[in-house]
Amino acid sequence: MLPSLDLDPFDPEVLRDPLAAHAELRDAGPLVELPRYDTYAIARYAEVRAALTNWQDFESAAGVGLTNFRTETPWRPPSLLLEADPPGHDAPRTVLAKILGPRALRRLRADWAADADRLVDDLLAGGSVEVDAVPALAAAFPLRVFPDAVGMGPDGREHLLPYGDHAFNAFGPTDNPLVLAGNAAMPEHAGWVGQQCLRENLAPVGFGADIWAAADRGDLTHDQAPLVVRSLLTAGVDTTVHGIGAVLHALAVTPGAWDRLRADPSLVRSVFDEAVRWESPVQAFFRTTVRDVAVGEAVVPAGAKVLVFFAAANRDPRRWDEPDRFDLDRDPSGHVGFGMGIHQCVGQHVARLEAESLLTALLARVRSLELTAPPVRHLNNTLRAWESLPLRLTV
Ligand code: HEM
Ligand SMILES: O=C(O)c1ccc(-n2ccnc2)cc1
Repeated sequence: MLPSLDLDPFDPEVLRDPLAAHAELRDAGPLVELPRYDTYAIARYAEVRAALTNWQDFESAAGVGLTNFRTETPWRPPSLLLEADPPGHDAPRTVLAKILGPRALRRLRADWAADADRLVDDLLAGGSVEVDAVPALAAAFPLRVFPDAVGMGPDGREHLLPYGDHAFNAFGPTDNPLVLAGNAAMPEHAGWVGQQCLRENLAPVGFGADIWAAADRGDLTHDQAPLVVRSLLTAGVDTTVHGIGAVLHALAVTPGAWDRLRADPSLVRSVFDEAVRWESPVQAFFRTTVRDVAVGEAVVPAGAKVLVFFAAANRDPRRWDEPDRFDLDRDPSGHVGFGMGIHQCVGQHVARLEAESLLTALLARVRSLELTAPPVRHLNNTLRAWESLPLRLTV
């Protein structure tokens, strides 16, 4: 008999603190029914990884949110990467993987380090300081470097965070208060984002120009190019803002972590991945079964929506020792915070370089980092995020 839980993973109070729900889902079995949404859920590491690396049976082309594109109309044209499978997925993925790959990012490393130094120097101009690290650091840095790297104009960048927040909410139930609140301004944000994807609004150098150049080479069609730029603008900001928020919070609340990192700055990249495992800024995405498929002893019928929980898998005691501990010395490789398989995050190197740039600038100047008040959650159907992170930075 398939375990069934009357659990609402999108209930705002579950979104505020999902750990108990994730443990309940893992312990109920390899596959669980969620009758509230007429879907299934997979929360254990082994089965999450198996589903993510089996795109043939668990497709993304029917959407990675609750909406089944086979029977309902998406709120916007489907993503050519996130909501596509081979063969359609292949060309856009190959193009973006090259543009956002480690080699391509080498030319940004010096600029982003200098930008991080300037941001931190300005912040610490008066010596030690108490700040809300979300606007002052976690949001400020990505919004300084990423739109420029894309080649966007200077105006309207304030649309990026709310547009992304709404897009990530739209993967969940769209009738909950979280999403309804964002609906009113959405057409304006979406209109502005759509304009930024046009070739004439992008600088001759940058990720945007690289995508259009790929179309000129025939690696993409010219119709696909603006949609691939739209992916960058949807994906590229909220994710890194909340990834950086996660690592700053983890370091602030883990005794001795900041001192350890100051003593050994080479740990900084694995520390960011450990924060992505521990917090999982992107909590879960759906898949849709193409045919009847076995998960553990059970079978998921064809055409079913399955919620694949990256966050629950990243804290599965069947895979991780002391999973709830943020551990600087852990080897976090194999975590599914960036997904796994053909859809694994193509922007992960951008995220790592942003986090590494900012943390390195902070480590050079800040002797200690501690919370000065309880942090406040930002609730979203898909993102695990901080609204506010009051920190004292002591120089
Ligand atoms: C901490 C930051 C980030 C996290 C935690 C994250 C997480 C993820 C995850 C879990 C997936 C897999 C989705 C799936 O399997 O359905 C993914 C895919 C993707 N990510 Fe990210 N992401 C981050 C930052 C970024 C950035 C900065 C960009 C762009 C610059 C980006 C672009 C993408 C794209 C385009 C995909 C779809 C790849 C495909 O389907 O082939 N992500 N990301
Ligand atoms: O193509 C899109 O609209 C789109 C693509 C990727 C993401 N994403 C999720 C996690 N990292 C990136 C979000 C939206």
